[in-house]
Amino acid sequence: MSERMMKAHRHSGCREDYTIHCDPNARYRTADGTCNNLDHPAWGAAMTSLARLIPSQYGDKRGTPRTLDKMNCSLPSARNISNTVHSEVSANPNHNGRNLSIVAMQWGQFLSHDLSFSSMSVGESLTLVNVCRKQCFTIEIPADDKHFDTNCMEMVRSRPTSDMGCNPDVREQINQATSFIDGSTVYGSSQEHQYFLRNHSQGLMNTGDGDLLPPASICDHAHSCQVAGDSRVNVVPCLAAAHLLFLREHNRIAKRLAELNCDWSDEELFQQSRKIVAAELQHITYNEYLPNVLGSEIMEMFLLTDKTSFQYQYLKDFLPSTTNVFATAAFRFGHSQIPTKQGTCWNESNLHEQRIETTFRNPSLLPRFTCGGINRWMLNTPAPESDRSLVDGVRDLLFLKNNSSFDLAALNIQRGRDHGLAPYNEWRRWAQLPVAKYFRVGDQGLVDHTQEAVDLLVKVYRSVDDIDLFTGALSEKHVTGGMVGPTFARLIGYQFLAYKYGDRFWYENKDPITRFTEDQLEEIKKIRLSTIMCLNSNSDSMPLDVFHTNNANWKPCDLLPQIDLSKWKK
Ligand code: HEM
Ligand SMILES: [Ca+2]
Repeated sequence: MSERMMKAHRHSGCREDYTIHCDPNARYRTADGTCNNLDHPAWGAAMTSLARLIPSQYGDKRGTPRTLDKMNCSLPSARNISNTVHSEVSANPNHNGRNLSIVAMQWGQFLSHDLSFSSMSVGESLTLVNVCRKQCFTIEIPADDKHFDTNCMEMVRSRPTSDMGCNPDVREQINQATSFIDGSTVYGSSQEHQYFLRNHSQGLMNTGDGDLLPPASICDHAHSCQVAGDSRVNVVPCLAAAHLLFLREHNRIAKRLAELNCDWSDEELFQQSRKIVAAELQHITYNEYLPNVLGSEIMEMFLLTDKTSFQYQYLKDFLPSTTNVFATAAFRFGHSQIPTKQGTCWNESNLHEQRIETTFRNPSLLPRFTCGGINRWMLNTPAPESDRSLVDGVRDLLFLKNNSSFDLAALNIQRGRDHGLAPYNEWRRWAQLPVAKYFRVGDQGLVDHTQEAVDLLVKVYRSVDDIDLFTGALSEKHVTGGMVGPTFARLIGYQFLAYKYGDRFWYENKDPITRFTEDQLEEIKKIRLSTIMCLNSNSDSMPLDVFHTNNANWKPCDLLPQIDLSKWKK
């Protein structure tokens, strides 16, 4: 990684201004990610700002949204762009050329919630719309819109760090989650929340009746009905199933460790189980998920995991924080893989599917959508192609309630402008890829686009320099073997490099205080997502590779690769 990139990356908000005391001999991560970096205790911690790779471009120099194009005219409306570029074009949205399953999409969302939480969820923000109108950044709806008959869609601006008493010269957004891949979706991103989620006996996490996620105290169609480490758990049933899977995995591990080590305290059992779960999340992400997203070229450059020994070297100068561009544009590529439906499948002859718009934050589905049923449905169902189009269920009908709804593509574009994200060409420059001068596919044009995509972009943008990053990069042709084009591939590749080399508690680290033993690490490197699904969702068998459909190779759970926890016997 070049010096240029490492330097540009330094910006971690003002949390370092507070005095954070670290114990250099602590064996486990803190709940909020502080003290991961002992020289900079706030790096990567929750409630610090998203990092910038290149300077922001707001309307003014300080932080008003980007609203004007290069000619000083209004930028096209985000909904207009969404209608023109991101509408559901494919005759069969449930199709991708590589047999990727819904599990691949779902891992992306679950993982993204471990890494960032900056924007306000629409449900939360609606109540705020009336309270603080000046914080709204409304999306204009074109008069000829095929779906909406109102003229605007409300969006509340993301919280700036000045809310926390920080006074940066330029507006920055807060990340409420820990940046590290540490299972903050399961354990929360603060000490208080973690305390609340723990059972405080035998290292266990709280569960609800029937070994489900614990219920929330208020529960109706507008409120969260289940509690987890991340409050977005109830968005769709498939996401809740992922949360439940890792909650059960934690308790499964804690129970086994308690059998092996009679004298371990609740704290020791909890922390060791949490450490193993975080290691599983990291291992699955870098070995099963990312190769499918980035293709072999970028993986081989930086990110491949060494199969056996301790090759890993922690880089203490590498800021691990989630970058603004990653959270606001690049890792939102997965929105184009969201399916039209959610489903559950009790057995081969008993399948239930319903349209996704009927499932957002819908507690009445809980009894029907069991964890095992959802997992079987996800791994048997192909995900839509990761391309420029989003299905109507989220592009017209996101968070449908009382005839009101949102457009996820438009929110992504508007969010980019809210965060002062520089436009597409600036990111091409950062990525050291050719910058476009003209709307054409050839020389000095949009060289990573098809003619069809260029034709759509030119319909909405006056200049190639105005193209919003989400729209420009999502409509690129994919890198070989990947789910994204070269611009997103480099941004995502760089971010996962930071999560790996900037994490002192990375699962392959060699520090005698925080590492696993070599025997233990060898066990962790056997893990596959299929094993975790099989062991925790009342299934008898699973295919080894759950990220693809049409998988003939189903195996009984005990023949899938297992972690031998006896290596943790003291
Ligand atoms: C059922 C599927 C999904 C739904 C309904 C959904 C919905 C949303 C919504 C409403 C937002 C906030 C939008 C805003 O106001 O700015 C959001 C943010 C985001 N989504 Fe998704 N999403 C889904 C799946 C995914 C997937 C598959 C990925 C990645 C592979 C992903 C990555 C992200 C990221 C990175 C953010 C920004 C998070 C933050 O920093 O606040 N999402 N999503
Ligand atoms: Ca995290």
